[in-house]
Amino acid sequence: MTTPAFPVATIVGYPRIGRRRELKKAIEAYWAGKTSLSELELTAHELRNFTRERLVELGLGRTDASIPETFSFYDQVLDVTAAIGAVPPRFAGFEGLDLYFTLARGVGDIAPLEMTKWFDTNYHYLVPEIGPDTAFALSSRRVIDQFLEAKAAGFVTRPTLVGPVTYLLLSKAAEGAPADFNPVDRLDDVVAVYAQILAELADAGAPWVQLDEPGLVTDNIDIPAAAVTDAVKRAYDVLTSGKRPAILVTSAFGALRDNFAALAASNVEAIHVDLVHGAQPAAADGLATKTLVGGVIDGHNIWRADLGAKFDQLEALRALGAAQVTAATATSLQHVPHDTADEKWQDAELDANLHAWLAFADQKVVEVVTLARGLVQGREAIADEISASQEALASRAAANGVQVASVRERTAALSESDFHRGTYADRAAAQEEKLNLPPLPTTTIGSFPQTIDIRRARAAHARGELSTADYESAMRDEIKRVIELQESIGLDVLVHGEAERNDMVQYFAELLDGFAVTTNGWVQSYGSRCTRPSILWGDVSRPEPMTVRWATYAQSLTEKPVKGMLTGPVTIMAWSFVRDDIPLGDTANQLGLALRDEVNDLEAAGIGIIQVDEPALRELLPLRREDQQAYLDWSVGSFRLSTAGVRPETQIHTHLCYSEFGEVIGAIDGLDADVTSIEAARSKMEIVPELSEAGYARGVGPGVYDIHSPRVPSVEEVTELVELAADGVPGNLLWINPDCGLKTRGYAETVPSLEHLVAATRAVREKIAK
Ligand SMILES: CN1c2c(nc(N)[nH]c2=O)NC[C@@H]1CNc1ccc(C(=O)N[C@@H](CCC(=O)N[C@@H](CCC(=O)N[C@@H](CCC(=O)O)C(=O)O)C(=O)O)C(=O)O)cc1
Ligand SMILES: N[C@@H](CCS)C(=O)O
Ligand SMILES: [Zn+2]
Repeated sequence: MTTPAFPVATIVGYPRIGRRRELKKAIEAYWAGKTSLSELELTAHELRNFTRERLVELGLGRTDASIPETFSFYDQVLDVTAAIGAVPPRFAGFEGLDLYFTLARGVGDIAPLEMTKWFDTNYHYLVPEIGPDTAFALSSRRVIDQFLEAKAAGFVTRPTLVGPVTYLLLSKAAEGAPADFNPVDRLDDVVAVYAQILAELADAGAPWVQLDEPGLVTDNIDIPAAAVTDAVKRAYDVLTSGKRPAILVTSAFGALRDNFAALAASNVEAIHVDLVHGAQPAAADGLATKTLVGGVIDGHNIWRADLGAKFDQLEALRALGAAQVTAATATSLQHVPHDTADEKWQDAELDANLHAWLAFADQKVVEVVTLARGLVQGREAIADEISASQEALASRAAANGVQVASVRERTAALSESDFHRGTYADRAAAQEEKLNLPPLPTTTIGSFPQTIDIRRARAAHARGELSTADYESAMRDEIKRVIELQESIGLDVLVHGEAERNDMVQYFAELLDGFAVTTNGWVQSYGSRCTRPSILWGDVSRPEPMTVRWATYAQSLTEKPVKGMLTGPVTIMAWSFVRDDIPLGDTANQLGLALRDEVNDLEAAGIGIIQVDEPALRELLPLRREDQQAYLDWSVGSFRLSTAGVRPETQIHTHLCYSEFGEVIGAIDGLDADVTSIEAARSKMEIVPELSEAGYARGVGPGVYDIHSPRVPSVEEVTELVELAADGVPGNLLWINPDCGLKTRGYAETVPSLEHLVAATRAVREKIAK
């Protein structure tokens, strides 16, 4: 076949939730039964066409396959599951988009697919369940239909799918599969369906297809690197042998290492390399006939690029001898907000600075288009743009607040003793005497349901329609209600419920110096849920206490202990856009100190238990083993810095969720918290033996209630989990709690679930006492 020209400028993917979260609103309205399927399809269709038009306006070509089709109703991995029909048997009877959403959300007793994070981002995908008997067949033609939809509107775009090797690397073995089974064993069967999709795309007239293979850059626990490379060779041998569009394989999140040579030797027509997170690849046989797509613009952070340095990288790529070098983003832009033009930052100086320093998705498309113009017309043609980008960087380095002497002096003066508390034995004795809790104390993780009323009140306050006094009074009423509810349910250690927090990271970013927050900077976290990652632009400090008045108000309402509730330094960083001008470890220590001040103030205000959440501890773990220890050192260190200033009798809790923590058990121990609550219900307490095998011997609260679905677990179910936990954890160390906070749940399921948790705990306590 004659290879069609590859566009000189492209992006790996683009945000799909909509500039004002139109898709989120449409999907949630459909789920709520407020709109029909055809209304949802219409909104999605309009959004896709709007996106295509916008990308053309920003400089991508209308008919040269430079626009990738990366729309998804929920998740790009789920899209492949639906396309190849890899549906676990428990979903039999569902069809079409309802099957798709049921896979994502479950219904009744049918558990959804598990959700886990996508590489080192804050995006979460749905984990396919693949067994030896999973039947694969082309089951959804959405990818083909969307290409035809674009064509009908006058575009020639580039259909995109998660590639087959990555899809299987990200899958888990279905329940009941033999212990030695790995989903990658099914590569040939899966590839056969991909081949069918490619043939249909060719029939539909698609010149190019994009297969995303970010899985090729990571170290996999179960599969040696050589076996992954072998899978790449097998898959792309088959996929390039039939009727098909030209194939672009993208990588993202790191270097392809040996997989680069394997792809170069294959018959794919274009290879994308991530030059932001990975080094320049070595020359490889086979490149002379291929396009090398240089992923030089960061799709995972929001800083404006130095276009001169990026252009140098593209020129260096030319030295590898590929037929063509083109410009692109390093990853999909789904991890950044749409457009800086949608923002107005509060103070004039910050507003001017951030508009000059930042590039959201639309600005990044323009950066790629500019670099591509340089590739075609020569560096001189983009000299003005290069100078402007370098001036912006220089202004950032010199701006007020970027380097704050008092913050630097404080971190420079840190010594080893700032990171240590006394021995756990002494602390435990002092805490037991002070807190006097029953065996198997019950607690929750922090948040209670964020009701529509709470969110409306906050939105009204933000619009200036509700005074600060009235807003705060509404939040205090909510706290009072939540304290009374917990007392009536019979929980032992209470929480204030976090009603006043829009988000567990953004809330703190709004109160700390060195951060900026956005109004419309939504980024999809999973499905219809979004966050607005804060922008960490300067040295961090805490101008005043952030949570003390809410915590002391809550504590004033009850005799029972109320936990102080903070988000830890690592999680604040993981869920914000971080600086690229100083090492992450330096920012972590700045945050550690700011939080230490808050922890100490909470203690001084009479709060005896303080929880510092680190759900993202695993998330920032580098994808390559060789980089992991250095990360663990600074991340664990910053947590310890935040918590080591308290007296022995003050009990420090931490909370972990959203990831599998098996790989970082040593780090959990290293946090040196007195009590660690950790997601465990869905995995049936898998983490409990892992912790004890690793020698963890402090308090632990493995989750006994899966808060990810509206299902109310029965007393018997919870009892079973409590007993399982009690088998693996000594009675004096075991805490009973849900998997995570309740902010995404409603009261209808929260109240009976917590009642069951308390009843189950009481039953097990009695058994143990006998
Ligand atoms: C625990 N997780 C979190 C991650 N990252 C964070 N930064 N925060 C997290 O909690 N990463 C890993 C996981 C991901 N999980 C989630 C879970 C839930 C959400 C979620 O519910 N997001 C909400 C938005 C939350 C928020 O910012 N709320 C604001 C604004 C609320 C809002 O939309 N207001 C409306 C007006 C209100 C109305 O009239 O109804 C508006 O502005 O239009 C607030 O409470 O003030 C979501 O809806 O997507 C995300 C990640
Ligand atoms: N304290 C937070 C932790 C979520 S990971 C909450 O309860 O929502
Ligand atoms: Zn959690």
